[in-house]
Amino acid sequence: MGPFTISLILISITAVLLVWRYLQNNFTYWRKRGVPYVPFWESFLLSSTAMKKINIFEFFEVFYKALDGHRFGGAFQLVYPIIIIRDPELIKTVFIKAFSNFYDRNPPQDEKGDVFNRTQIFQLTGEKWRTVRHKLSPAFSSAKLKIMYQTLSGCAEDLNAHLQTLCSETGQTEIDVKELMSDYTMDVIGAIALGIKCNSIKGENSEFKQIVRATFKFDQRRTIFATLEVIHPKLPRLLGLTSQLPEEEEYLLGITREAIEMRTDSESSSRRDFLQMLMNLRSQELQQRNENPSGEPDEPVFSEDILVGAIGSFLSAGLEPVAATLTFCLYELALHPDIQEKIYLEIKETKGQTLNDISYEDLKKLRYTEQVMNETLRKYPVAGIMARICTEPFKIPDSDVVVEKGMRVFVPLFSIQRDPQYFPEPDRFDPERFSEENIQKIVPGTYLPFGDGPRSCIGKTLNSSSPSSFLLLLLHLLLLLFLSLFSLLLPLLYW
Ligand code: HEM
Repeated sequence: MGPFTISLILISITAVLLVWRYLQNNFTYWRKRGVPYVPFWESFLLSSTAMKKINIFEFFEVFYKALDGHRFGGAFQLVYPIIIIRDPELIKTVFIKAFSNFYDRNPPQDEKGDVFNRTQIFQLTGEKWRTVRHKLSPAFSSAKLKIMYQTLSGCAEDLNAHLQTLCSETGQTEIDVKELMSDYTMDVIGAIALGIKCNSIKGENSEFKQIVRATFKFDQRRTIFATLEVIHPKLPRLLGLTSQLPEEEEYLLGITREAIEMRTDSESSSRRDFLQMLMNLRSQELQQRNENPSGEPDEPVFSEDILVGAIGSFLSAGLEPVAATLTFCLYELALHPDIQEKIYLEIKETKGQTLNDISYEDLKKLRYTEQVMNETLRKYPVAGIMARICTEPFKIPDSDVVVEKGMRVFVPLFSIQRDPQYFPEPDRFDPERFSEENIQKIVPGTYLPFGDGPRSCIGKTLNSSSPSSFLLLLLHLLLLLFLSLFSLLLPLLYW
């Protein structure tokens, strides 16, 4: 055996020992700190079967149940220790009081990664996130969204016409509600975000629809991408994997840039979509800079990246959550005709006999319909797992445990919102949980469909007594849908 072979063997043995030591350190991480935990092998076996047999919410449900009786506990994601927070008060602490220790959701993104992935607010970290969120928040206020909702009536008319055709011409009584809600949401989000008429309800399979659906679908390639990202944010790119196919990214960037260019003329300032809101904010900012050059703000003016990221956020965060929530809501209503009737009567009472032209202000009067939407978001939270990264070491109150910088923190919201301790008979769909007298009984930190604290959903209203602007969006969409359905079906039942 030559010296080269001997060196190679020694290097290999050293590498194996170092890896083994690293893994040993990780596997014994929680035991050494005296924290209750789900052992590595259980977490590992679970995650390998999880990919096929159970969804991610159910996967975390196993952790949640295994840590029953504890405020928090450890588990593993791949080979990395993670912490699961179960206690509502501790959740509020992490999201709000100790926000400066937990302000990121992911490690910093790969600066050379795909534009749509790295510019979305959801993914941004540190100062960059703070600047972008601060800039974009005004565009998501209830007042601004109210202006955008005026573009919705066109989508509702298409929906109405589509349902009329289905029922009267073909006599069809079965509708694929999930597909219908996806098309409806695509039309709505396309109109609100970019002022694009997608005509999905009318059956057009536009390029926009195909590409947007493909881009934001969580398929096998994206699962691999996300898994590699957990190991290191740069790893997918080093292995030649992108979260979007280059042609998808090119198309989306192209239409966003084109739309931005088209909006630079003064005529377009009367448009009522989200992109126009952003363009108006950008003009205001530029004007302020011109008028007061010495007091120039430190933060950059809305760059193209910020605009692209904002549109990307609207498409990715807007489509699936809204379509899924509406679908689950209709599913529960199909099972509960009594609840349907109550909604119908409430709408009728609000508007008298006509059932037409319900205004944005009327939405806030629909207390029972809002309860139904809240109960849908309890039983079917779209973000059933919420994540944070520890950005500064944090000592968990009333314990000796210190969460170290870089540790991933998970809140299994799906399990908490279905825990009988907080919501008795959790599988029962019961909008009365959110009635005026019962809502006070909900333990703070156990019902968070829009997240909590400065990093919560950008459409969540911080004032807890008024509904989130996206809850109002959901109500609006549901209402328009009901008006279509009622105008077709309910006269037969109730008039
Ligand atoms: C059914 C409707 C929706 C629900 C239930 C929902 C829920 C959520 C949740 C739970 C989060 C994470 C919060 C946290 O980590 O504390 C989130 C974040 C976010 N959502 Fe929504 N969302 C909805 C609709 C939308 C829509 C239509 C948009 C359109 C832009 C949107 C934009 C965002 C953004 C940008 C973030 C990231 C905020 C940040 O990191 O600063 N969401 N949403």
